[in-house]
Amino acid sequence: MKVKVCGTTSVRDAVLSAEAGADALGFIFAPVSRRLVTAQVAREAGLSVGPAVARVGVFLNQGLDEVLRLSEAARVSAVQIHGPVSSLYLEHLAAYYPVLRVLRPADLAAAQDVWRGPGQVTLMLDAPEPGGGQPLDWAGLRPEFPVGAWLAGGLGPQNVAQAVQVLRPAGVDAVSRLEVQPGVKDPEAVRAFVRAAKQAIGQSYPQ
Ligand SMILES: O=C(O)c1ccccc1N[C@@H]1O[C@H](COP(=O)(O)O)[C@@H](O)[C@H]1O
Repeated sequence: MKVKVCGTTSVRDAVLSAEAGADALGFIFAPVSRRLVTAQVAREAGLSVGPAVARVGVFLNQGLDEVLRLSEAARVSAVQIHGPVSSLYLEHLAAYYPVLRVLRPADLAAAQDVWRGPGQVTLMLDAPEPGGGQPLDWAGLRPEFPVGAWLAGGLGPQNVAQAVQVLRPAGVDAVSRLEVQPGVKDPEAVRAFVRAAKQAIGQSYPQ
């Protein structure tokens, strides 16, 4: 299971998350976000942690040209796509980058746009308001939670272990419960989140 710390807006926070043991850092390029980061800062922050840590560009309701342009400029290693997009959009993007495709649970059954062709598209389930800190109903989601999917939505140091035990996601992602203010990490919360998530792996997955 992978652990992603999202909403990185500085070199300081990138290094902090990497040293805490995060497998991936998220850089939010959605203009509506309070954690918006420039491609230049994201690139510097990504370079500061080295190639073992994935750098994920996060996008919401943005066109393909913009996603590719910002991803190239920031030198991310994967992209995370929120909002309605077509299967053609995903197909195109997956030719360039591994894609985390984010859906709300309500959209899961009807999701026709989760790409199943060549290229890597991984599902992530998140609450309706991205970055809103609201946990999903993990027990209710359990029967339909897809194998290999990631989980986001209101995860933090206090609850990530329980979420992992209930759903056994392939990855977890968090932002708002790891901050002192939007875009600024709380070092203790980041360390505790990564530690709790990694400890939960040992208790929740068959060896
Ligand atoms: O956090 C944001 O501002 C944001 C904006 C646009 C798209 C995604 C965003 N964040 C994503 O939200 C989830 C979980 O957030 P939280 O832990 O519930 O606060 C995560 O996938 C972030 O990448």
